[in-house]
Amino acid sequence: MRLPGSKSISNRLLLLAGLSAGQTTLVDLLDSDDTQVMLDALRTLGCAIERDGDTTRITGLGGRAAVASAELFLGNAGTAMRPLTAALAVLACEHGGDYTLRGVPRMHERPIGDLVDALRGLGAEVDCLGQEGYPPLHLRGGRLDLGQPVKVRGDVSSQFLTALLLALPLACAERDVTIEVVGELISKPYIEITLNLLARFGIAVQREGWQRFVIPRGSRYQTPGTLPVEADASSASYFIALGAIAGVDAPVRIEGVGAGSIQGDIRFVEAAEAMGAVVSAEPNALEVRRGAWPLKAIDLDCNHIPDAAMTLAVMALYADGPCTLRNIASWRVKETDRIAAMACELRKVGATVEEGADFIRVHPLAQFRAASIHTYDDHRMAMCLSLAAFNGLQQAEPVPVRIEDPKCVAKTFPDYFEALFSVVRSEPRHIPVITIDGPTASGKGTLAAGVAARLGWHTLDSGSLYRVSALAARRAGVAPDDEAGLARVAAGLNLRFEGTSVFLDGADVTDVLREEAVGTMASQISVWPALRAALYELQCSFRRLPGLVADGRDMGTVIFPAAPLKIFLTASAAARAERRHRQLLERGISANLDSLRADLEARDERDRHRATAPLKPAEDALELDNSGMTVVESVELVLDWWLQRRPFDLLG
Ligand SMILES: Nc1ncnc2c1ncn2[C@@H]1O[C@H](COP(=O)(O)OP(=O)(O)O)[C@@H](O)[C@H]1O
Ligand SMILES: Nc1ccn([C@@H]2O[C@H](COP(=O)(O)OP(=O)(O)O)[C@@H](O)[C@H]2O)c(=O)n1
Repeated sequence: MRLPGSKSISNRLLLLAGLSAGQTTLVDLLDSDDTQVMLDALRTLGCAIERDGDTTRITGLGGRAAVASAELFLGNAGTAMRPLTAALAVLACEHGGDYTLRGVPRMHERPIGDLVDALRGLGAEVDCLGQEGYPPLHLRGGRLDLGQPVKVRGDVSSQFLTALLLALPLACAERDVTIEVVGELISKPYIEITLNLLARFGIAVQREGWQRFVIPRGSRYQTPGTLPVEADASSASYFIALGAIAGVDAPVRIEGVGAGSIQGDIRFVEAAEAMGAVVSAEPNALEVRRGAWPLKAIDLDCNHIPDAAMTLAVMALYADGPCTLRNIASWRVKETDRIAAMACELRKVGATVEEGADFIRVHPLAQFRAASIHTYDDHRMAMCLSLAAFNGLQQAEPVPVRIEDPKCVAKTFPDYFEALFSVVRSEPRHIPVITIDGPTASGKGTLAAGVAARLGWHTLDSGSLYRVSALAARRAGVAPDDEAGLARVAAGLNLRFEGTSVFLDGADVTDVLREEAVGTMASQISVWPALRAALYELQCSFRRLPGLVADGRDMGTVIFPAAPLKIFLTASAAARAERRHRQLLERGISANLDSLRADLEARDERDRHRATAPLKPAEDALELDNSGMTVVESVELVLDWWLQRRPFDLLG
């Protein structure tokens, strides 16, 4: 696996680059919702930003904002809200300015009062526009008094200290600036990341224990030029967990993060090892395999790995005793109340969970229940709970786990599920298939594409395989009645699929395949059993995780006879002829409605009455006549049917 760049590092580097003079080039920056929010904010403040593949170039502000007033929308990105609040408060004091910072409703419930207090203590004028102590915030300048140490609480979020450490180098031209932490500092590894990255931008902070930090007088942000962004160690935790639970010989290899990481969450490796994982670490890569099964129960203080520790809570389902994760009060003020959310969702799969103000205890599970997992708009809930789907390692008949809003992973790891499915296998019978069979132009392809898009599944347009066989046979001079010759052509097809495009021998034949002549020849050659047999394996190979929507004539009767949902799609001949007519005209192909209808009826007749795999509804198919329905209505209806077939308690 190659993992996306670290969110914590990406957003800190963006702000540092934005505050420095000159151009900084960041390589492998994370591309996600939270970094997008930071990039948008920097642009609004006057930074020039260019993106080119893996490379992002930022021309910084050189220590002062180019605009004196701005409204910034920061989504649900704590790594943007906190440091920008501090940096803009300081800039507004130093050079004048007026800035408003807002986020999504959940952001307005995430506390920022300790930072606001620290900034007010410095002399900055900060108004909370909603509830006191929470965003949205209005920064109105003020006069900085840096004669005294700046005091900030460290026991709710370390991001407040990070914010001050990133902001105050903007105000230390004349004197040393000292920051004092009040209370026990949590999440120290994130402060180490901050100090490490500050050093690369020329700011050598002097640290006295974890209580006092001194930014030396005369410090100034200087761009280091080009910097690579480490892969995200928290994102790695899901694949480290996979390596630990996978019952296979080969290790999971994770590239982009390793023993040389500056991220605190790399210490998740130790926790995974304590549960039995066998990890070999290179400076910039990890290899993980299963060492103990069931996993070994742990009782761990997780203060040093708050985000990655969520992964342990799900690994605990596969342990040999209850696992207790302690000192995790910060979970309660993250994207959601993660202790409550984790407890609730783990209970849905059947686990016994105890929770307290700052701990969670998860008991191992012998018999999982199928469950539909709510994600709370929290990327880590979606990624963590996906690990509950490996219950087939635990029980003879695995049960499915449904993630309700998988796209929420976009916050830090937009391709998480694609990455997951690229390394996991499932028995074909456990991979769901929806089949859609029916006569020509009934809307099978359109319905299949719509349903697949909503479910995030693959599609199989089986008709295109008969069409491409017809085309290849025509090009090779093989006659439509030469059964053996046709079967040879079909078995030797050199095909590639890219999205909705089909390539034959390297050339894009998508448009040629849709010609009516090719469709008619497809219908003629598809009567031959040897040809149909030659295409069988190829069709089965489309059954890949997370699921398949297959359309054709015999998907439910012959190719996927055990599919859990089968649709037989029809529409009147008049409606179908009209649709095909419109479809061809839209593609710029002229056509005659009457001859289209005659052609379509002849084709239906042949498809219905051939001896092998004739067009007919499977016994257990649901019939859908969409003559009077829109595409959207048909898609919704099929999704509805699909949910009803699933074993999930959707209200639970
Ligand atoms: N429910 C529907 N209502 C109206 N038009 C539809 C509907 N479903 C499909 N169509 C249109 O009919 C045409 C043929 O659909 P297509 O999916 O290519 O059919 P098939 O795959 O069954 O041959 C397309 O232009 C499509 O947009
Ligand atoms: N599973 C399938 C799919 C298509 N076919 C044949 O291939 C021809 C073209 O299929 P298609 O799905 O592309 O045709 P349209 O419905 O798009 O016109 C059909 O007329 C069938 O004869 C088949 O026999 N079995």
